[in-house]
Amino acid sequence: MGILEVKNVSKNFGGLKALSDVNLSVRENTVHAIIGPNGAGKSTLLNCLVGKLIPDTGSVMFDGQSVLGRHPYEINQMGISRVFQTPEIFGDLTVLENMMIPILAKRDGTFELNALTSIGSQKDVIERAEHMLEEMSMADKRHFHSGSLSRGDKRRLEIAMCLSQEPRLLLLDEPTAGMARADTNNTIDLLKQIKEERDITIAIIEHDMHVVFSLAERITVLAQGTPLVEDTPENIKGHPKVREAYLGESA
Ligand SMILES: Nc1ncnc2c1ncn2[C@@H]1O[C@H](COP(=O)(O)OP(=O)(O)OP(=O)(O)O)[C@@H](O)[C@H]1O
Repeated sequence: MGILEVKNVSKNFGGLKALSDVNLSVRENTVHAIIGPNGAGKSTLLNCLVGKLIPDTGSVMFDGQSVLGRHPYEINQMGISRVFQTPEIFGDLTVLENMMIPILAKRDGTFELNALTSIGSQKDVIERAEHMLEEMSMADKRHFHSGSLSRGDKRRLEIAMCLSQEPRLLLLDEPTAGMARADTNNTIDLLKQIKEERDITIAIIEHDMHVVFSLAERITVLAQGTPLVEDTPENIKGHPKVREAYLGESA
């Protein structure tokens, strides 16, 4: 049984079947990629996992508990953290201040921006934030304005912010979208390092096959809202149905 079990999930938008009877099992401590052509339903599925959408039918279990009907922050507290397609950081704040946000939110159960201005004396929060930046090789950039970081470093900071919440499942929605090759390769190395150093499960949506085949241990291919196949990267690469539906080749 996987740490994440999706069973018979369907989601319609009006007359459009975005997800149709989706089953997905993500094993603990693996990297599981979800791939598929544009409009296949990947983001819709992710949104159903984090409480942004509620499926019309089916179940979503995380570590034996249903996530359905819970608010996104409750699902986050259960141990699921999501990195969005566009980095969700405050560009006007420094790297260190951004890093303190999730640490304060976890400590206080909520976060308000003015918590940052009254934090001067709270050494423990600053220390934890600095420690996390060191682990993520960003300590030398802690006083930089986050808006001035490269796309790769913004992504690195956002992942660091997610990891400070100590999630058991990290969901990544196209983490290398719009990146130059060097930043993409840095992100791949970062995710490999995270996987090696932590007890963490990673589910990743990604269009870039170089990223997928560098990281994934299992791959689910979605097409038109339905899983076509779930298998190892080696088997996926040669699968005739996948080549036809996803890579645009005839079988
Ligand atoms: N909120 C919504 N309202 C109506 N239709 C939607 C909504 N969200 C998604 N859809 C539709 O559902 C289908 C699946 O979309 P989804 O974004 O999940 O696909 P995707 O696989 O993530 O695509 P992409 O790779 O382009 O991001 C598409 O036809 C899309 O237009």
